[in-house]
Amino acid sequence: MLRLEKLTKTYKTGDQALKAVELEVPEGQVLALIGPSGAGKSTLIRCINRLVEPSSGKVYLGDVELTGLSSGGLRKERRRMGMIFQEYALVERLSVMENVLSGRLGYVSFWRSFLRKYPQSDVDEAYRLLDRVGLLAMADKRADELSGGQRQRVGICRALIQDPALLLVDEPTASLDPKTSRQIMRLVCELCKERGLAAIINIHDVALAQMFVQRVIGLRAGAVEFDGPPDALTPDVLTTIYGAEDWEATIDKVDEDDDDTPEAAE
Ligand SMILES: Nc1ncnc2c1ncn2[C@@H]1O[C@H](COP(=O)(O)OP(=O)(O)OP(=O)(O)O)[C@@H](O)[C@H]1O
Repeated sequence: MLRLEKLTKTYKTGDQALKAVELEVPEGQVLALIGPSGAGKSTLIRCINRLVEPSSGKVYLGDVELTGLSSGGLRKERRRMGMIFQEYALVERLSVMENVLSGRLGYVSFWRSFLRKYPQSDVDEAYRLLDRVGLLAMADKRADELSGGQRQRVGICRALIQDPALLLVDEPTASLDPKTSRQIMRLVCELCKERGLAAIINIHDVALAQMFVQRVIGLRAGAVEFDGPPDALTPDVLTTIYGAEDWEATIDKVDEDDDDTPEAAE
């Protein structure tokens, strides 16, 4: 459902962040994007929905070539791609409900969005989503009254109310403590499964990625260095992606935590 062909990004500074990346993501697949700082993970996620303009190559979402779209066409296609950010990107002074509903802005008319009048069906869906993520009682609170984990749940609802086919998730747990990080990763993965949604999750924590996803892509210096299941991430592979390090500790951590695997959670 998503296909990248020779996707390349060279910033004006001369930094070549992506080097002819080829990637195909089938419907409903959740994958983690790992790699050292500067490998190009954020750039890759942002080139897919063209928040960053690729230098060359093609991005297809289903049959639509996103890289060939005008701004009007792109606006329409962006509805099919929900984005979740590290820093949540909520409007602090607005309520939880209003933040969730802002995910519908791509669908409602200019005047409706200007007056912030959303159809009742959108409001109903927002309540359903807030209930699903355990925030129903918080609907009227201001966003700046929430904890980091609660904010990220609002960010997740805002992405889902778009009714996307693909979630682009950029370091969703980087600002959270380890337990909340695990809860958020579990929630994102469960929601993708419930809704048949594909997702690309840029994540620094290799152990966390291994716990929850079916496929891992390892980026290094703008190129795909690894593409496989989480259990194929051996110390040798991690050294190829990240450079030399004591990886046994990371892998042992996953083994200890194995009652947190999606299978065990079901
Ligand atoms: N706006 C920009 N202008 C110029 N160079 C940039 C810009 N954004 C990123 N880069 C460069 O592109 C390369 C890839 O950066 P990117 O942020 O995509 O990596 P990353 O893997 O997401 O890193 P991190 O894990 O630290 O967030 C780096 O060399 C970075 O310096």
